[in-house]
Amino acid sequence: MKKPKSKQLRLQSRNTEVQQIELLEKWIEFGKPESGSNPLSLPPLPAKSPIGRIDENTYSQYAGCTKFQQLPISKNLKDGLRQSGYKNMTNIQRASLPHSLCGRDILGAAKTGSGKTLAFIIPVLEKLYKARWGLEDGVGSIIMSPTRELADQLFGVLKSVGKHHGFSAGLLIGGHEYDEEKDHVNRMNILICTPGRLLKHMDTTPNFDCSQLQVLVLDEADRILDAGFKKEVNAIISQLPKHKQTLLFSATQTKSVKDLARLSLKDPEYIAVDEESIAATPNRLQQKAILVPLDQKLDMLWSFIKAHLNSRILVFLSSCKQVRFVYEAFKKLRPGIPLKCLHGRMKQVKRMFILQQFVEERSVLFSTDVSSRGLDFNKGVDWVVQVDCPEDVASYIHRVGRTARYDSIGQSVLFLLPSEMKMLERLQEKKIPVQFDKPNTKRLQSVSGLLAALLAKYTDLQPLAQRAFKTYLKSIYKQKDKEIFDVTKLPIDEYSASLGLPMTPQLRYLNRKDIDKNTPGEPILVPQIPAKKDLIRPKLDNDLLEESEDEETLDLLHSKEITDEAIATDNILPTTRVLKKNKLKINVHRPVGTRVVFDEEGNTLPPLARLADVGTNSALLDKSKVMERFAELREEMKTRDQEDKLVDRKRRKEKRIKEKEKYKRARNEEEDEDEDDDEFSGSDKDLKKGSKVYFDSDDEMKDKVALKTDEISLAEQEELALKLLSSMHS
Ligand SMILES: Nc1ncnc2c1ncn2[C@@H]1O[C@H](COP(=O)(O)OP(=O)(O)OP(=O)(O)O)[C@@H](O)[C@H]1O
Repeated sequence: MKKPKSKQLRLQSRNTEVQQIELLEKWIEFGKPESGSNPLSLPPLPAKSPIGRIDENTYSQYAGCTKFQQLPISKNLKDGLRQSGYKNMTNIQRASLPHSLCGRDILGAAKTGSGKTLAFIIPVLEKLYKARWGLEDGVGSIIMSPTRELADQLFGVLKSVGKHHGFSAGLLIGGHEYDEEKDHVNRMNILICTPGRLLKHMDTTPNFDCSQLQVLVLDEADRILDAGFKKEVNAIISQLPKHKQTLLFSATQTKSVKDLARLSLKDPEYIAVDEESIAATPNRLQQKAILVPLDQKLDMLWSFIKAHLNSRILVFLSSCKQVRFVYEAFKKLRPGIPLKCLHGRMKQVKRMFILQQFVEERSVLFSTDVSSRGLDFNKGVDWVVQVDCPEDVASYIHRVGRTARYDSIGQSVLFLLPSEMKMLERLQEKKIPVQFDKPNTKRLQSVSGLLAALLAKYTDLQPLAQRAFKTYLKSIYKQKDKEIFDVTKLPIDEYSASLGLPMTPQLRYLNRKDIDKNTPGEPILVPQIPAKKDLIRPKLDNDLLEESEDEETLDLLHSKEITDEAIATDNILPTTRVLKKNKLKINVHRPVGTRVVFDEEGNTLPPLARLADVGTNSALLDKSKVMERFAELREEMKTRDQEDKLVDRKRRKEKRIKEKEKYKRARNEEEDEDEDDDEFSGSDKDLKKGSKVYFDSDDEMKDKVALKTDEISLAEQEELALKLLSSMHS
């Protein structure tokens, strides 16, 4: 245990603290960089040059320094940084710290994983240290983050590098005990929070006061300032003092004058360390985009996972429901690598636990954009796979930025639908070095058939698949950029089938005619039947394997390689059952069945596959035949539906009649019982109605005597009445 300091020692350390602060202030004032200059452009300071005070009025340079030890910062912080393993500064730290340490507002933009966190935590700690901020001074700094996970991570960095400072710090995020926070929040010097939770405290916690705030930080500033947080952020800012230092950091920075006015920034320093370097993504990141038809997305994802079993893969999907479905379904198919999922609907503790686990072992994490910003997986993510296209370039940058962090390497792949190819142009316009590649379909493993089998076997999966289908299409429908996202161009029936769904769920907001009109009617790839020996089969649960011995199911879903020509003409369309162009012959003599055919695993065999011209080994189908077949199926479904409805109505009617009879019978019995009760003289009812209760004089019911009128004879009753009368007269 630490020995308590003597009064002398305490005084001495306070004096040294005061002296240290004085020295720091003079040093900062002496060497502060020109406003608007970029310290990165200065020649680096020699490693062995003196640090701090050189003589009475001269101090060492710090603009242009490369090591934390050369900065005018407290000894406590230098110790914290060294012990946390930080020695040399990254570019954004070198460029921004000389400005922020002398109190200037900062608007900093740097690539993902480039060390922005320390670029704002250091000035926060130093500002409060130099102001000799203490517990009783309350909130001195607020650091806002758009997500809880990121806030939690920032909190970790703050605790690590700030451990020698005596500040109290609190993490205010949803999912934590609000009442507990309420009790402590007034005593916190540094708050790391999400906007919603901070506002809740501002609105409801008694005596919560931020009027003395010294530094405000917005991490992922562009996200915090966008429309999603507008209401909260405006309300928060209106409760903060105007005079404060403001630091804004992001990988994709806004310079919107309106935003800056909202925050009342004073002549901010624009620090964009990567502006002269071409791309906003790290150079160590290898980025690819591939064309994947919508109905092959899951096949492609599955095959990708199977080919990278020793990696840490972060997979982005567009909605919680998709994340849940893909996670649950793939888990049952057992790819041979641990799978995890993360989305905003999960409890906070679970989210943190999953992130922790993902960082520690090779695994696949299926996630929504909740983990796309700021999260530092500590050099651990090997691959970022964007199965669903990001909504814009900024979102792309943040997603891929989860890999290739600091000095590590990483790879990313973006799946693009034929209708989303414009996204590639958008990325190239922003000079993001994405290489467009042909997918390696030779090793493509099909899972659609297996998903259909899973959905039949595990009934709880079917609603998940339906919701995944609906939310994906809805997300496309709601996207603003209609040049990239056009739901009417998507082959929705094929997509539905690829999720293993037996029927395409209805979408109220979509007109089928629009879809049919817009889905291009070009020749499209049709499953080719590979030789049995070429088949690569996903492993299944043991019990599932036993049931799926027949490889024909997979044969039908195996696809042909996408050709260069097809890519060039943008003709790649999904492997599909709906074919548009009336180009090649079909074998008209081949009987067209009307029944749904199942294979031995219980999978429905694609009905249109049976329409193909096997004789000529042709891949194309007759559009009119297809439409005819669909019309037949629709009719069939309608008739069956009507039959089902009739049966159901009849069943319900019978049930109602039965219930009525039962009710009647029960009532009759009850009435009989009531009559019996009335005849029963010793019942409680009698006791209540026809009895008197006597208490002793103490008002306590020591002894209660029930006088039951029908238990005594008429003569006795008359005698009793007479007695009572005479006692009344006497
Ligand atoms: N000076 C440094 N020396 C060594 N490692 C560093 C340094 N600065 C940051 N790092 C490490 O680099 C990684 C990325 O840092 P950080 O999370 O701050 O990046 P970022 O720029 O905020 O990323 P994003 O834009 O994704 O939020 C972290 O693991 C961090 O520990």
